[in-house]
Formats: sequence, C-alpha cells, structure tokens
Amino acid sequence: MTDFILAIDQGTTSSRAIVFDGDMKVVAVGQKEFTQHYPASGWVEHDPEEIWSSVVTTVRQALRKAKLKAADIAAIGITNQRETVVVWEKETGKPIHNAIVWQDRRTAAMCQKLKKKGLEPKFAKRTGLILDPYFSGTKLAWLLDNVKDARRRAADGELLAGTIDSFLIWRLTGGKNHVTDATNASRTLVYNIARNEWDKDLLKILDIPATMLPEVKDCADDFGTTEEKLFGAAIPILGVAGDQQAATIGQACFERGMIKSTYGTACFAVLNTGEELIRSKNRLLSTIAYRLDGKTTYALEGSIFVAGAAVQWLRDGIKVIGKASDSGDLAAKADETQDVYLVPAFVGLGAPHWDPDARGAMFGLTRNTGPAEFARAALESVAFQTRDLLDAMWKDCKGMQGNTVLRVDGGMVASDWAMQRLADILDAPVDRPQILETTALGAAWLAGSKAGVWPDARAFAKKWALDCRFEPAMDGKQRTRRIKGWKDAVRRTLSST
Ligand SMILES: Nc1ncnc2c1ncn2[C@@H]1O[C@H](COP(=O)(O)OP(=O)(O)O)[C@@H](O)[C@H]1O
Ligand SMILES: O=P(O)(O)OC[C@H](O)CO
Repeated sequence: MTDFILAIDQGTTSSRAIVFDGDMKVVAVGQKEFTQHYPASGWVEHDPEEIWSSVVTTVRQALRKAKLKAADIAAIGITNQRETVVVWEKETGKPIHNAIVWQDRRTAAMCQKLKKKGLEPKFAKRTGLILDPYFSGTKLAWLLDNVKDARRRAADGELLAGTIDSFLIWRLTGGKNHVTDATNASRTLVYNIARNEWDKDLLKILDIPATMLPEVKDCADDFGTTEEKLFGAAIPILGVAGDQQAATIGQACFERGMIKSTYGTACFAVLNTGEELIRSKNRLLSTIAYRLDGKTTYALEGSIFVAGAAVQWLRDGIKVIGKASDSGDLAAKADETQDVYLVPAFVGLGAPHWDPDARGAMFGLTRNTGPAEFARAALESVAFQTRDLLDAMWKDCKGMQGNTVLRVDGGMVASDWAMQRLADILDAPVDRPQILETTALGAAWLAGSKAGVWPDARAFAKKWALDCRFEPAMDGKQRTRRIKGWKDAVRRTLSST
C-alpha cells in the first residue's frame, strides 16, 4: 500500500498542498495566494469560490511536482484558517455571501450588546472563548441577519454553514458530507467544549438553526472521499484540524505542559493542558487541542495579532529594512543602553489584554534613536508579548510550569536574533525544529496515522528533531528592567488609560 500523504493547508492569505512521503519528508508543494477583500473599515472577506479553486489548483500542482497520481495518495489531511465562516446552498453548493474572515470586526457591536446583557460568562463557560468578533458565531448570525432571505432559508433547511474545512469537504466529496472536526468546532462560539456538542442555548441566543451546522468528528476520522473526477481517483479524507491545533500536533506537543508558539503574521501560543479543561482567569482561551479516539485533549491559547507583521511594518511602513531577513542584523546593532519600546497595537491588542481600541505606540525615543533601535523594538515586542502570554498561562496552570521549553515555528523563526531575544526575555529555552512545515505535518499525521501508514503518536513524537536550541543568556537584572519598561509601555497604550 502507498504511504504518501497529502496535506491541504488553507491559510488566511494562501492555500497550500503538500505531499509527504512515508518518512514524513516533504516531496512537493503547491501554493497559491488569493484575494483579500476589505469592503469596509475593519471588514475582511474571502471569496469561497476563489478559495475552492486555489485548493483544487494547488493539489493538482503538488501531485504534478511530486510526479504522483491521485491513486498514489493514501489519504488527505486538511488544516485551515480557523473561525472564518461560509454559508452555502445545500442544493447547489453555492455560497450565499463571501466568507467572513477571522480578522473581521463587523460584529463588535453585536458582541458588546451580548456583553451588556451579561451573557459573556455563559459563552465563556460553555465554549472557553470570550465575546469577541474574532469567533464564528456572531459572524454567522450577521450573515443570517443581512443576506436577503437567509434566516427563512436556513430555517427551511436550504442553507448549510461551516468553517473552511467543512466547506472544502462538502465540495471535495461532491456534496455528500457535511462534517467538521472538534478543533474547528471549538472556535465557533456555539460549541460546548466540555460536552462536545453544539450548544442549543447559545444557538438560540444567536438565532442559528442547529440543522445548518456540520456533524463534529474526531480529528483523525472518516471525513469522506474526494470525487473521482477532481483529481483522477477517489482519495479518503482522514484528518482535519484548525491550523494552530495542527501545528501543536506537528510539533508533537502531546504531553500536558508542552507549548508551541507559531510566529507568522500573527502569533498563536498553545499550551497542552491534557484532559483537564482549564478555565482561564487571565483572559486566555480554553480550546480543544485535539480529539482522538473520542478522547478530548484541551489547551489554553493566547493570540497576539502582530508578530511578523511588526517586521512587515519595518519593511513596508517605515522602510528601515529592504527584506524581512535584514531585521535581525539591524536589531543587533541597536544601542543596548536605550530603552526603546514598540507596543505594536496596530489592530488593537489580543490576549491577555483584548483591547480592540488600543493603537500602536513607541516609547523612550531620544535624539540618538535610529533604525537599529526601531528594529530591536519591533522584534523584542514579539518576545515581550509572548512573555505576557506565558505568564498568564502559568498563573492559570499553577504547577504545570516545570521546565518550560517553547517549541517554535512560522516564518519569523528564521531570525536567530529574534529567537535568541525570545529565550532571553522568557528566561526559558526556545527550540526550533528541523521541519518548519509543522501545520501541514500535523494534518498529514492525523490522516497518515488514521490510514495506518504513518506511526502512532508516541513514535511520531520521537521523530521530532531539533534544529537549534536558543538558551537564555541575558543578565537577570537587565531582563527585569526591560520587562518592567515593557509593562509600563503597555499600560500607557491601553485604551482605558
Ligand atoms: N528572517 C526573518 N526575520 C524576521 N521575520 C521574518 C523573517 N522571515 C520572515 N519573517 C516574517 O514572518 C512572516 C511570514 O511568516 P509565515 O509563517 O509565512 O506567515 P503567515 O502564515 O501568517 O503568512 C512575515 O510577517 C515576515 O515579516
Ligand atoms: O491562516 P493563519 O496561519 O493566519 O492562521 C489563522 C488562525 O487560524 C486564526 O485563528
């Protein structure tokens, strides 16, 4: 039997298809960017048809590059941008509106209204999330409220809803399967993560008919089979997970207390809390890390909206670097005696502050401050924000801290300077793995293990291989002083001060 696995990684800015061989090595990659639509300030949409065609194109590309046929692929694993929601017609598979993307803030007022009614504790208790426009539930309610006839049609069973994985599976299986997995469901604001079911009360509050929602499966499960006409042979879809959960799996963070942090445009840190559903007292999210063989493993998650985006700002905004990879060299030239801070609240602040109205600020500027100090402040801001997340995690999980090691991935971890500074500020080692395609690998592992052609979790974890460990080297006094300066800068940036 063949042991090639195909991972579909449907991200926020591009779709990718990656073929892995039986040794879990990347054989070929297909990638296609697609259009971002910004119909109003704070609104972000994707055209589901463009997403769909980008996925089909990249799968064909990857198979061609790998010189493989669809019949050579044992199984498909899907991972996706989370929270982004699509509503489509059951009969035709046609979306009734563009997908509303996770970054979209149009339901801020709706969330505020629900908060005013005192409903946040109810949503938090059942879903592990907070009332923020980030999540799918209020976006779905918006679609039902604002697309002509949508509510009636949904009530009549004419419309289906789902996150991107669900929409793709519907299309891939030729409209046979309306399914999702527990990790994607856990980001919708209408899924009870303790009971592992759609929450009827919350659906009622948002006026969403349960009948339009997909069946929720384990992450390694039978999600259906692709239509033969798409790729030339039917391929079983055997793995699904939201992209940050897939990265947690790809980093083999299978044990309670293990953390991965992904540094792309934004940053998402996920702490495996095992079978225990820990409810954060520090504004982190409780979420499902994965559900395998009916057993749910939970996580605490912290999201930072600006990580690599701060490097993009150095390059495209203030133009002090020509390319992202110049940022570390420039930061290394900074004068260490200058306490310059950037609080990159370009789109508000995420966890643990959740302040949508805060805006970016710099502190400590003098006549001597130049591009190097700006570069250092941008890269350091990512380290300080990670420290804030980890501090919140350890407050929530007393006793779990142990010997923290952070496993990192994402485009920004290419910067040795940034990773060293991260270890310095965290006062903990930072491990960069050899395989940086952790998200796709996680999805591929779910499918490959379910197909029985890839190793089980224990053996997979043993294959995780280190590229470089960054050990903390900063003097303790300097660290304390810098962290104090950062906290002061954040305090002065928050919108309520
Ligand atoms: N050598 C580098 N040093 C610092 N930042 C980098 C470097 N290379 C890439 N980046 C940053 O990483 C981000 C891209 O990472 P990626 O994981 O591809 O992001 P995404 O999946 O969010 O598009 C960009 O914001 C870029 O500025
Ligand atoms: O597609 P990415 O990598 O930007 O990830 C988006 C996250 O899943 C949003 O929660």
